[in-house]
Amino acid sequence: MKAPLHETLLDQTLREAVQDKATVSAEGRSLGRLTHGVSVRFLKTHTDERGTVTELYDPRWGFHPEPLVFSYTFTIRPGVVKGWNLHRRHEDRYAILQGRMALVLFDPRPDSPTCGEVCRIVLSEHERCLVNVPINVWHADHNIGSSDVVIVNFPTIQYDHAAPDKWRLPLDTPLIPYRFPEGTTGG
Ligand SMILES: Cc1cn([C@H]2C[C@H](O)[C@@H](COP(=O)(O)OP(=O)(O)O[C@H]3O[C@H](C)C(=O)[C@H](O)[C@H]3O)O2)c(=O)[nH]c1=O
Repeated sequence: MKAPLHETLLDQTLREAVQDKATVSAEGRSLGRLTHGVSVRFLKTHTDERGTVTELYDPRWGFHPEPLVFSYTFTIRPGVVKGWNLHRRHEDRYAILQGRMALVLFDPRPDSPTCGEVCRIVLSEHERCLVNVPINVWHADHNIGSSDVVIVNFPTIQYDHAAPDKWRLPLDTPLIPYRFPEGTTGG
């Protein structure tokens, strides 16, 4: 269709443009819906001329009803995804120490109000946080930064070396409506 003669370049370009939708509130809170049962707690980093201190987990915060029983750390190399994974008997509770990671969640639980939804939460060393992954929720941890991601996990049960509570699907499974960028590696 030919543009009317009186139409300016501004009109022409704006006609093709798409306005941003709101993604955060005026207070900076994400407007995206969290997967049912997921909580995020931002962790305060104290910085001085010597370095930093960040408390990672304190049961007194009331962040999660299950006690602290086990902890380990894992890393993810830049560009790599660990996932898709699901736990049937325990929740993960991640605290990010270093890097930038997209935690992608897919909720397949039939009784959940967010059943069928994908939720993407960005964790970053610049605003450290603690986040839990409920039982029976698929999750993939994507390093979207340029340094290794370092996570400390406080799962709700101890690791069972004989029968790990871990179920896997391939990254490109057609069962989850989320696509990683072409060429993303992991598993
Ligand atoms: C968790 C764990 C693992 N291992 C051994 C078992 C394997 O030989 C090796 C790698 O384990 P896995 O493939 O489970 O690790 P990740 O793929 O890094 O898993 C992590 O990323 C994904 C996205 C998650 O969902 C997990 O909760 C999180 O642990 O470490 C142990 O010996 N002890 C442990 O506590």
